[in-house]
Amino acid sequence: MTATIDQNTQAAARASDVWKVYGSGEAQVIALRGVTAEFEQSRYTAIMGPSGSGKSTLMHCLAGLDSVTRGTIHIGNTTVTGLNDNGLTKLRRDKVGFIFQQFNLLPTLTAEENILLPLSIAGRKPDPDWYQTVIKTVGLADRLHHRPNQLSGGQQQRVACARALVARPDVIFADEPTGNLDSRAGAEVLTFLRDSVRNHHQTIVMVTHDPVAASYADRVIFLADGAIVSELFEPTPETVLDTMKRIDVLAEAEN
Ligand SMILES: Nc1ncnc2c1ncn2[C@@H]1O[C@H](COP(=O)(O)OP(=O)(O)OP(=O)(O)O)[C@@H](O)[C@H]1O
Repeated sequence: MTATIDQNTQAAARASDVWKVYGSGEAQVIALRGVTAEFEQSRYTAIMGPSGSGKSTLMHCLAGLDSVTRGTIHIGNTTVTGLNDNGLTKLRRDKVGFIFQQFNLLPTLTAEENILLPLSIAGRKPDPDWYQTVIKTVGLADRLHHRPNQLSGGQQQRVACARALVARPDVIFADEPTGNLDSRAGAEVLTFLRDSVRNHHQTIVMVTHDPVAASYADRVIFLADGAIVSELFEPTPETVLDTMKRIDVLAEAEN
């Protein structure tokens, strides 16, 4: 199936008939089999599916971190497929933000320096009002001069969220952002991400294994064996879990 959006709404990111094949011959793995999916602006979309179903591959292809074998990727009006290295670097710098499971903060920099690093690399200064809003919302005002090893996991992930948000990218891609956090710290990060969508029109695409994390999203897309097999709007942990339990049946129905 395809997971497209209303024709009158603007897609922040779009995969059109995307195939991704790793290796060749007997070692060949088809990670994505003709995925067509659109991600609406100012919406929070989660991607779920069993291990090995292609979630990270889809996200990496959308974000220009990996190339597609066939098909097209768009971020806003930019056609990502076909960009050269220079174009991809600019896309990642100016249009997308990333949040990873492992936080990926630089240990020698303070929280504030980490937050501002992508902007300083791009030679840009943050909008002062927006910077204050981000710092306040993530609750880091009294931790800005701490280094990552002086912060809890939840605080480190909030620094990573602030780093992604401060540049106001077209899309933030989050790969298991709560995978290394306890449920309380995870809930804080998820609430913060959801608020950034609701209150500040950020667009977020998040890969997760966790039905509770997925329930913070506006919409969930389910992958099985490299294909989209289901989609939920306004998910709850129960409806997400129920769909995950039926995923093999849904995948068979697709074939
Ligand atoms: N670099 C690679 N080389 C070869 N095969 C790969 C590579 N990356 C991923 N794959 C394969 O592609 C398929 C999809 O992998 P992917 O990591 O996208 O799945 P996933 O749904 O994100 O899994 P998980 O939930 O375990 O992280 C898997 O069969 C995986 O083994």
